Amino acid sequence: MTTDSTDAAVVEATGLRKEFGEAVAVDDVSFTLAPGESLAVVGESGSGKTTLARMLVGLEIPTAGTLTVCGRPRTAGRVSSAERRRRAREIQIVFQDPYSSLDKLQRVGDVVETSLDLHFPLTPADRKRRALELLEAVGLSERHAGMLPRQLSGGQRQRVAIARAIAVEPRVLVLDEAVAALDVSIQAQILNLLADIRDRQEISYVFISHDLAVVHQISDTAVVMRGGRVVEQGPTRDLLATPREAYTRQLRAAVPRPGWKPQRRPA
Ligand SMILES: Nc1ncnc2c1ncn2[C@@H]1O[C@H](COP(=O)(O)OP(=O)(O)OP(=O)(O)O)[C@@H](O)[C@H]1O
Repeated sequence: MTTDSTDAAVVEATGLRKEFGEAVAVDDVSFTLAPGESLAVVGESGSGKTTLARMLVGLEIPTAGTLTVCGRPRTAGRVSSAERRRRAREIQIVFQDPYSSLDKLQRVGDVVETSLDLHFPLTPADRKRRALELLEAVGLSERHAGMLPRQLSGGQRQRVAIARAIAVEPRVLVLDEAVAALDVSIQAQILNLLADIRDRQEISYVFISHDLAVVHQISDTAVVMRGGRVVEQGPTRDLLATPREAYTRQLRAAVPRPGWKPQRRPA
């Protein structure tokens, strides 16, 4: 999907900072995310990626800076349940380990139906039908709908987590190392699935990863973080082809695949 820089940004982060006691996890991070854009956040372990992701979805409160999502400032403090639901429809997150975020006793179909139930006034029959459609969209079937998370593979569980998130029809999906735990062929399937979803509907991704090969495949633009700060940002293709910062060059050199060459899916 192409992005139009004249569209209003779906996320605008300005000077975001997060301190944990004396430690500064994220320091003065600014970026914008356009409708339909896929932005990667890359950096080594401890560079502040997850803390940034958690601030974007409201799981951490910034120590300083401002965050605007879908044109509305995200303010700290108590919010009504209606406002929480509205925020959830703006931005959703998928974590690295879907097993820990799925209810172990809830069948896959019910996981997706619960998400739908929170956000849309559907009859039980329509909700069930929509849940099956969503499972199908992520490559799962009616058979999987009756299963428990432990009966699925890691890649299938990650598909359930993605189906649950897209059920809400969010404007933005944050994926925090969402394919990191999967083997390479399953990674490729999930990345293709995410690309297909983005081809079908307008959704923006914030794709957190330490893996530049993955980042190259999924993102239009990238932010490189080190020690909580942004050290480089721009179009992913340029950034990986001709990194300006020594740190980005180091990251690129650290990609653990001999002979790795960036390969994009055809547009
Ligand atoms: N709840 C917390 N309390 C104290 N320090 C924290 C907390 N969360 C993160 N940090 C610190 O903030 C820094 C950034 O951590 P963060 O998890 O955001 O990095 P990351 O880039 O996502 O790393 P990884 O790729 O290993 O997950 C680290 O030094 C970490 O120890």
